[in-house]
Amino acid sequence: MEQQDIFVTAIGTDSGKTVASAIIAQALGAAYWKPVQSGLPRDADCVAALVSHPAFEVMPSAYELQMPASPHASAAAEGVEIRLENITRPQTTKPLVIEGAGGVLVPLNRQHFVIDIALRLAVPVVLVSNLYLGSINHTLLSYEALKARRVPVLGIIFNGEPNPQSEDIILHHTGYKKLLHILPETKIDRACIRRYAEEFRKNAYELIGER
Ligand SMILES: Nc1ncnc2c1ncn2[C@@H]1O[C@H](COP(=O)(O)OP(=O)(O)OP(=O)(O)O)[C@@H](O)[C@H]1O
Ligand SMILES: C[C@H](N)[C@H](N)CCCCCC(=O)O
Ligand SMILES: [Mg+2]
Repeated sequence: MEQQDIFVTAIGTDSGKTVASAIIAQALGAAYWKPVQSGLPRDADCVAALVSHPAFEVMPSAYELQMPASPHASAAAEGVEIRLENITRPQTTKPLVIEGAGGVLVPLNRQHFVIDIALRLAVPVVLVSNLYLGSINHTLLSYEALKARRVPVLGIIFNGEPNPQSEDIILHHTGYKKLLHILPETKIDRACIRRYAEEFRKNAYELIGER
């Protein structure tokens, strides 16, 4: 079967993965799944409030932790051990947008990292890179970690105030396709998500085909 799911990861936490996931889910008519949630409010509730395509649905998290911390630490605090083998794709015929937690190498436990979920499920990733001073280094380190693990990367989404010098050097070193640039928005609502989804569909047409 053709692979249609997309795993959204980032160069860190608060990078814009949830916003990007809503945009991609809207663009693809996809369902949303956050396998490991740590902290409230749940990203799934945020995405549900932003996506407006009629077939949208949220799949239940494999782990839902209250503490807003690294999943390995939230799990320990709540007497839970996150086991990679318990993270299995929910049954749905729709493509899934799967959101990680924090960045690529955020630990789930003492062995596994967030990116191991994408590898286990054999789902290609989109990397969200928010532009701040220091983000070039964080983006290139994420690129190196993805490359070392042979994770297929569909492309990059920049988030924040445009910075042509940063974007240019990141694209030069990674060779990633730029799928979208999310600008700083005063209000992120359904209309805003629909607008970016249209742009994403155009930019990513050859990746997502006739979905
Ligand atoms: N381009 C933007 N304009 C305005 N607000 C934004 C933008 N991108 C992200 N935000 C806001 O910044 C905050 C962090 O973004 P978001 O929740 O998408 O990060 P995240 O990468 O999903 O974080 P986490 O690691 O907790 O899942 C949210 O309140 C979100 O609405
Ligand atoms: C609580 C936060 N919003 C995310 N759910 C988890 C972020 C983990 C980051 C861990 C780290 O890189 O130090
Ligand atoms: Mg999020």
